[in-house]
Amino acid sequence: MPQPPLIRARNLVKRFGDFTAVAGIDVDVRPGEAFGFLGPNGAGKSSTMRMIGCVSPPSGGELTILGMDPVRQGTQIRARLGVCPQLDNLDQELTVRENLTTYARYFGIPRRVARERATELLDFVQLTDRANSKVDPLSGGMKRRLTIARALVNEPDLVLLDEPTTGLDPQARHLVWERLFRLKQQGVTLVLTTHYMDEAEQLCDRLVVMDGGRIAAEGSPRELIERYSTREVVELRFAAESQEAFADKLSGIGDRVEVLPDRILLYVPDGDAAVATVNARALVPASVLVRRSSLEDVFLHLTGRTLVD
Ligand SMILES: Nc1ncnc2c1ncn2[C@@H]1O[C@H](COP(=O)(O)OP(=O)(O)OP(=O)(O)O)[C@@H](O)[C@H]1O
Repeated sequence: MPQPPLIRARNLVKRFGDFTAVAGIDVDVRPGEAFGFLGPNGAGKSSTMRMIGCVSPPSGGELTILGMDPVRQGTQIRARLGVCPQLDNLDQELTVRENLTTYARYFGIPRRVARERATELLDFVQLTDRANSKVDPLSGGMKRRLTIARALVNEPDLVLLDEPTTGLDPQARHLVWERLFRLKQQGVTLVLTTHYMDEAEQLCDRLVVMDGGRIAAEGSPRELIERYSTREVVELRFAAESQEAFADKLSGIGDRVEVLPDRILLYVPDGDAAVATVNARALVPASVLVRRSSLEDVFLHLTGRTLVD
């Protein structure tokens, strides 16, 4: 029999006064999966995460976390959650190690166990050599890794990560991401928001794209790409002030032509065949790139925006 979902939301709503941030979403997160919330700024991802984290009560609909009601059983749920918030809220007064052992005490974890766990977790996030350092001088990547370690102190059943890699340089981002992969391999259930499509495509088993408080699409990265994009995309850049002028000349090639400020995208089943057609029309782009469709293409199609917008 399939296991019950760790998170079950039906018609979940979050309002702030007259404004509806989350407008009735259905979500099921299954044990052991990495589940992603994607969407442009203001889509309602953080509002959803905060309801799941039991720090913001739903305004309507149903929400069950680990089989419990977040309003009545918030304390019990929180004891089994690990939370990595969007902004690091580490204790600056304490050392790296103390941030873990002190946090462990909130969960009633005995001192000896907390010490052992801190040692293991510092090793896991590669901060052992900074164990006795204060938090302030750490780099952004180190602080984020420490926040992740802290979220794991209580051996949570479910780990919530709100934009775990935002604001980090590429190397730091890679290291954080690699640790999340390991957690997933260890069977930890991860729920995360991200603005990085490539990361979501690699890590998430399933995801939802939110826009304007609603779910615009849902599925595995592969399913979403198959459903909302074509097999390949041709990126053409023309050496001209405006790409717009070339769009008409490309019409009819593939399923869809999309004009961006700096390039034109052709959504096609076969990139090489499309390039041959472009050449046959005597159009001479300054650059041509044929690639597989990505989640970013799906996102563009569904929300009409790139994530950096
Ligand atoms: N406490 C609040 N009071 C009023 N409006 C809020 C509050 N929190 C969020 N909002 C509004 O709700 C909408 C959704 O915000 P939310 O933070 O959930 O979006 P998001 O998808 O997480 O975006 P981002 O990627 O910017 O974090 C936004 O328009 C935001 O201004």
